[in-house]
Amino acid sequence: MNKTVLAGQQLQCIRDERILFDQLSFQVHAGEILQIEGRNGSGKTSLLRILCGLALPSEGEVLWCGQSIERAANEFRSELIYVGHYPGVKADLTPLENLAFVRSLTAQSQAISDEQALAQFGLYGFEDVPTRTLSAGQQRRVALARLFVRQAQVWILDEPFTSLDKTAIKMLEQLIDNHAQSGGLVVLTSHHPVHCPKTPVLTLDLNASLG
Ligand SMILES: Nc1ncnc2c1ncn2[C@@H]1O[C@H](COP(=O)(O)OP(=O)(O)OP(=O)(O)O)[C@@H](O)[C@H]1O
Repeated sequence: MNKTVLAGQQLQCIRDERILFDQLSFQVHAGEILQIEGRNGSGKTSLLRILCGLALPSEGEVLWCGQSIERAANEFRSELIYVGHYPGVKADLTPLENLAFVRSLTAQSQAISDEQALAQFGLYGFEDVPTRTLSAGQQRRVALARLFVRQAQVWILDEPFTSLDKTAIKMLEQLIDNHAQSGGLVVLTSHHPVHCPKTPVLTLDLNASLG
């Protein structure tokens, strides 16, 4: 039986006295991709932040392999990469320095070098410039290069395709697909369909959760 699972249990989120979602339960297993859908303001980012442990639900809990993510905090965080809605890169550092920072925080690095990780995302030649001088799409690529550098089973990605061109979108879809195929687990938001040829993309519609 596949026991590696991230689960939301009876989750409720209230913002400004508005219930965004209520009694929301779902599971994501190793090898699965879950796309959270919903209109602007429906609570997708709020849900991802709750799943990462960056925000608390008003009710319910998030479980990692059967344990609450507070109780299993160390195990869960060591298996988690979160790429938020904003790239989350340090603007005054270069792309190489940003990746070195990520690597310094992790015990489980990938064998790939930082230069190779950046080159994979089309940033060859941009390794040593301040990240703030890069375009929006290039800054997003620096943030996503983390996926090559850190080894983590759980990827939580908030609108990762924003600002990316067609080539980078295809590459990221491939990367997500490969991650799932090798036993990873991905939860993401996107306003567009996500095409992963080898892995079915499951969906959870937040608009439907309130009926
Ligand atoms: N910290 C906060 N304090 C007050 N309201 C908040 C907070 N965070 C989010 N909200 C509100 O909660 C609602 C949902 O926000 P959220 O960012 O989760 O939506 P979303 O589905 O990701 O939207 P989008 O598709 O536009 O990115 C919004 O109306 C937002 O204003």
